[in-house]
Amino acid sequence: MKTNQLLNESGLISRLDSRILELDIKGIADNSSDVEKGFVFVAIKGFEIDGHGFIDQAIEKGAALVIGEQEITRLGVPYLQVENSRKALGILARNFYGRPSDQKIMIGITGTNGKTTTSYMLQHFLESNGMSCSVIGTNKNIINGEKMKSSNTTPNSLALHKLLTLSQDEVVIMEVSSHGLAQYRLEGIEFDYGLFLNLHHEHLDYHSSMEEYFQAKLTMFNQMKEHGIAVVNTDNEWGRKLCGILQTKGKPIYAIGTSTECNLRVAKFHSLSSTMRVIESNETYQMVAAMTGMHNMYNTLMAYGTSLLLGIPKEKLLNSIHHFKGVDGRFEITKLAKGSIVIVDYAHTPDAISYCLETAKSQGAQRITHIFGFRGNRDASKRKHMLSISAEMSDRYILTLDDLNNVSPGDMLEVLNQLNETYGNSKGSIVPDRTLAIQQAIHESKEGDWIVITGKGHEKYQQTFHLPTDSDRETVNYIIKQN
Ligand SMILES: CC(=O)N[C@H]1[C@@H](OP(=O)(O)OP(=O)(O)OC[C@H]2O[C@@H](n3ccc(=O)[nH]c3=O)[C@H](O)[C@@H]2O)O[C@H](CO)[C@@H](O)[C@@H]1O[C@H](C)C(=O)N[C@@H](C)C(=O)N[C@H](CCC(=O)O)C(=O)O
Ligand SMILES: Nc1ncnc2c1ncn2[C@@H]1O[C@H](COP(=O)(O)OP(=O)(O)OP(=O)(O)O)[C@@H](O)[C@H]1O
Repeated sequence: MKTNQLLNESGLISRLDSRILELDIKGIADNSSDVEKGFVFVAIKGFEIDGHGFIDQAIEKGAALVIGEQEITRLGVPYLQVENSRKALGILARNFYGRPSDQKIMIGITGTNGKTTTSYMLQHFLESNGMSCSVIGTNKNIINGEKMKSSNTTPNSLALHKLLTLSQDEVVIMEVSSHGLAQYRLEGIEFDYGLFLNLHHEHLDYHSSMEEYFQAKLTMFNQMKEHGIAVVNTDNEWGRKLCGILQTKGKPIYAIGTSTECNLRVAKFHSLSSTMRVIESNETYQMVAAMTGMHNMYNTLMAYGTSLLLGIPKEKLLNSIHHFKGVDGRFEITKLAKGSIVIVDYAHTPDAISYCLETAKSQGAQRITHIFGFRGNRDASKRKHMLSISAEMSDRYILTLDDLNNVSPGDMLEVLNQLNETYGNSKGSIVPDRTLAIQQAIHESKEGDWIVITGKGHEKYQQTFHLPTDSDRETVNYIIKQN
């Protein structure tokens, strides 16, 4: 592709020497090791490394053009200085791959909690009704039915455009993280439907305040196609704030929640059976949530409402809900022979823990043991809230280790002790080895007890523990087999 096509609508062409506009560009790379002859190399100043330090290597490997933010003169190849390399990467990828998001029904799902769950519910509803879906998110990417490992919830713009080009599916459902939005990983993409689930205390190590976190989420709604619709859960203050902003801009909104103004309204939710009475298009009917708990009621409604907007008849959708098999590591239930129940869940925010423990109670838990820890090098400000909620809502909690992310076990133990002293209560104990904490809770459990293990969900352990297992689910199964 010629450079002038590659830089089309980027606002950069006027700054280019006319000889550069005729370069024949063979590909794009943001990592010097991926550069091949005739590629453009985009140098990004990263959080860990500065990509500008790899420009020479990229040229040696055959880069025909280099783009970066620094002022650089006299390179062996043409150089284009831009204000924001991450943004430029997205625009280049969009042009190089021929605007693939224009050819798909693009659905972006954002919010603190529930993105993965809602995306799998939506995939199930659409695929059961004849629409093929690519899914891009935390657990994995699924393109043309093939499962691929994902390294970020939201891939960077280059990887994303490659996935979209590979996809022959009609619909692309993608989880949109605030990191992804803040880092322009969505640049060049436009959405047909933008789903806003909720916003709660999380990632305040990255965003300086909830307002800034919200502003990052808001950018997804500036990237809607002309007739794109925002599907918004208005049962939280940030959802209502988003609606207010979109309304003043005259953007279409499909509101979901308990308020009488909602397009899809929940009139009543029955927690034990996870059933609800909904009002939609002047009709009132019963439906069941695709998974247990009030949080999953919201996720179900978001996926259901979006499917209705896509033209799938209500009767067919209500039938599909019954066949949803759940999501790996999200409120996974194991019933033990002695009558106790173990839940493995991915909750790692105060709000998610609260929903999870509330769901266990609503399902008849007589005594709840909550096992959890805190991730190293992640938002530390949420930890005290997580502990306070557990101390209040569980009958007993066991603090244990979660991913350390380069924090030493000793330092994390000190954190657990300090937090427990300040925010815990007499119901708590600390068992550093995660597998032994689970074993202890299972051994001590009696009929009617629920053991709720949160934080890791589907993920494998980062470190080695006493039992020879590498995930919470495996640990539970191992202990069951040993008994
Ligand atoms: C802190 C952070 O968000 N980092 C993200 C960021 O990395 P970066 O661009 O700063 O990378 P870097 O390693 O400093 O490298 C800078 C540049 O040098 C280049 N380089 C590097 C080495 C080399 O030999 N040659 C070379 O050219 C790299 O290709 C890169 O372009 O951009 C990368 C590409 O998009 C991301 O993969 C990476 O995510 C890291 C792995 C990460 O863990 N991010 C987390 C915080 C995150 O984004 N999480 C959210 C989900 C959050 C949630 O809701 O739970 C997500 O969307 O995944
Ligand atoms: N709508 C919701 N509201 C609040 N909590 C929820 C909601 N849906 C799920 N959760 C809780 O959040 C946990 C993570 O759910 P899920 O993986 O679907 O969210 P996510 O937004 O993809 O998370 P992450 O960004 O951390 O990957 C669940 O295990 C559950 O405890």
